[in-house]
Amino acid sequence: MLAGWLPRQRWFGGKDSPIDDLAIGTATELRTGDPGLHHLVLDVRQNGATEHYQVLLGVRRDLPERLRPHEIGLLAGAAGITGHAYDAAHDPELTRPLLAHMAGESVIGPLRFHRAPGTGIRTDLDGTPSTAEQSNTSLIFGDAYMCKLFRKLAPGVNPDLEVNLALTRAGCEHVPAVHGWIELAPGGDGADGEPVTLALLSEYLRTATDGWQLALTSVRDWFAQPLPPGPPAAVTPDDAGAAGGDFAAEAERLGAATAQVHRDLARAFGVTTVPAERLRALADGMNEQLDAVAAAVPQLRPHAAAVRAAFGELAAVGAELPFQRVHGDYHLGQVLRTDHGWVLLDFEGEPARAPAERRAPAHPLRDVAGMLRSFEYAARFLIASDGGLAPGAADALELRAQAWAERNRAAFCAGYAAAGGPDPAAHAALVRAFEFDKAVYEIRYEARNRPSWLPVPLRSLEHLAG
Ligand SMILES: Nc1ncnc2c1ncn2[C@@H]1O[C@H](COP(=O)(O)OP(=O)(O)O)[C@@H](O)[C@H]1O
Ligand SMILES: O=P(O)(O)O[C@H]1O[C@H](CO)[C@@H](O[C@H]2O[C@H](CO)[C@@H](O)[C@H](O)[C@H]2O)[C@H](O)[C@H]1O
Repeated sequence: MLAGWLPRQRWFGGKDSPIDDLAIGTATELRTGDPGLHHLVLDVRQNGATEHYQVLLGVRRDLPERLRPHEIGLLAGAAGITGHAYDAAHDPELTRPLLAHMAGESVIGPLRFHRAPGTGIRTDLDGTPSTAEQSNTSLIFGDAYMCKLFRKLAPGVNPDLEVNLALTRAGCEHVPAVHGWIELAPGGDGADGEPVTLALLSEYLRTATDGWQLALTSVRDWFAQPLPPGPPAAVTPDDAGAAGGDFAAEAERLGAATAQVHRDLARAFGVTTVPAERLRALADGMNEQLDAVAAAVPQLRPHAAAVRAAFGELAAVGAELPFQRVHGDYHLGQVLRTDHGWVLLDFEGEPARAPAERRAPAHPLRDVAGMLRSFEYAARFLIASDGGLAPGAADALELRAQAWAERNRAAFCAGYAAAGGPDPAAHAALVRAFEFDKAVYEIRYEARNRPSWLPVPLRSLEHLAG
């Protein structure tokens, strides 16, 4: 039952391989009666490896219409449970106990609920799932909280919790305040020694708009300028700025906020100077990912030589560099514009990477490169997603996309350097290699998760690889 349902979930990370085995690792009853609530950790075996996923299982004798789309199946007495099983993240009535348990710092079986020091948690709110495009499931509780349920579990403290707590303590104004969290006691998932973070409760920034939506609005305005008749005419980044809805001032402020968060991360977690040889090892790792992705996604192969050349330049940099804790999966969907400025979210790193790799110190320009990629994505998303373009329009719009991306990339880098970050212009080989590495990652990510988006990173790679 669960094995059929799991691959259809947006957050399931193993869609490209069959499930060989699925077992319930832990089952904890959080609410008795009808509806009942059970917390499950699923052990999912694929390609010889086991991953753990978290599910909140609701059970009702009669399933109301509104919950039908979230039905998992019918339980006839399995593990003593009878009724319709469904994803309880979509049932507001079953989300309220999560707040009550965090407020009361409950311990239930292997589950431990925590309240952040010095905060209170309201218990009178129901949660509804956010509709954001995301790898986990976030519940929004009124105007007050957002509770992110980590779906694929990794051993140890989740980096998002670890970093947000450290930055909240450091007084950083560019992250949402942490209110609470839920964890699985050591050994609860079979791993020794460390608790596993299951959920993070943060301040809900209700007036915020995410950077991706703001950037797309700007691109839309720019694309709405009438196209001159005849062959596509050259446009400049300044032309993109003259259209309504220019994003460059925001991009610059975002660059500055990024540099400030990097500074706070360096203070909270320290800085390591890495020798030049480490860059060769880094380039080797990038080449390995390139080989693996090119083997799986043929459309990447024509660009492989240019990408490999960029990695070669990284290996040849020949200088020691300061590495530190970074965001790790930085893009426009991870930043919110509030009334007070930019806030950064989701310090979990790239979902496909191993936990140790996600927390490993890196050069801060890796995040800068991530955001530069995102400007490339925003610039081309409308072209790739709009099947109704007039013949020839895509070519003209590609020129506009380039101008928009160039303008906002430059503004972001200027803001970053002016606020004290390492100047991207002075580290071009580093930025280019990080950018290509991210593009390769994205090509795999899109091929696995959103095949219709694959043209977005491919088109931009084509442009960047020249
Ligand atoms: N504290 C918050 N307040 C308001 N919106 C938020 C908050 N945290 C996240 N979001 C929204 O939810 C989306 C997904 O959050 P994110 O942490 O990136 O989840 P995931 O790791 O599952 O991708 C963000 O793009 C943002 O729009
Ligand atoms: O936000 P997540 O941690 O889930 O990150 C994953 O999903 C992202 C998409 O939701 C993906 O980002 C890519 O698409 C974005 C547009 O949707 C774009 O702005 C980013 O630049 C691009 O990388 C991210 O790579 C992936 O790890």
